[in-house]
Amino acid sequence: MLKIGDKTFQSRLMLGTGKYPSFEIQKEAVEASGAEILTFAVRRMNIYEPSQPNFLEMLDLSKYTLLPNTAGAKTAEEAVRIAKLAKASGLCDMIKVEVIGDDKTLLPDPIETLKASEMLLEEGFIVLPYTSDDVVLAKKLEELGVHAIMPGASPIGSGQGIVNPLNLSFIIEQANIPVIVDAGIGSPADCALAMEMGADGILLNTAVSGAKDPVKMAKAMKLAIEAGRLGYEAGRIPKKRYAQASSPTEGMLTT
Ligand SMILES: CC(=O)[C@@H](O)[C@H](O)COP(=O)(O)O
Repeated sequence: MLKIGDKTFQSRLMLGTGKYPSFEIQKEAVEASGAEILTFAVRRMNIYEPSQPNFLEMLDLSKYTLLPNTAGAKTAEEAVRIAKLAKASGLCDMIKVEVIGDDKTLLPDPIETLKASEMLLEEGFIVLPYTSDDVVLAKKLEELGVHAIMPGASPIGSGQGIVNPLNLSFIIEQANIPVIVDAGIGSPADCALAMEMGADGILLNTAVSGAKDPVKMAKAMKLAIEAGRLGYEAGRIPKKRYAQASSPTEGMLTT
């Protein structure tokens, strides 16, 4: 079970809802993924344009926990304003803090992320910050009281997978709150690796929405996360330098 704040979830996959070929395919992919937490950019909620189609209307919202994100924010103040807008809609009290510090890489601004997280905690939000894979920053966020940390595997939408497993392992080792690997996941193998390393969950979007068959890929991601988690719990064998026979050698006839 994944526990975030006072909520528990069976699924360890959080799915993004952007860039699907259609609302219908998105709905099918969400169902195939088994995800219970769906994330979306608050700016896509069509708050200002209620006449436009809203992707949330396609889903049975009683089945999902919504995790709005502050995509588009470049300062802590902007992130807080976006988060309050989401809360005012009555849809959620969880927020993914996303404060981008660089337009080319879309990497998060650590200082503004820390500031925004502090302000949102004071406002009573369940706070999940998207961070760089920096263990010191992760520790400072945990000390603030955030409810999970979401280090990036690699830049958003890049599909490069986990580019720095060492950094990620430092965060996983030291965290006492859930670590959700967020952004840059390209394939089911990336999910399995992160989960085998001990991550508590995965947040992904592009690898599913941009796949040739998003519904099939959503299912593949679900299975990979489950397999990776089972492998982590089962305990991997240590790697050895040389061969070791798989069948017992005691009692073998010698010439
Ligand atoms: C949907 C969302 O929150 C993204 O900003 C997230 O970081 C996912 O990244 P990928 O699209 O690389 O999976």
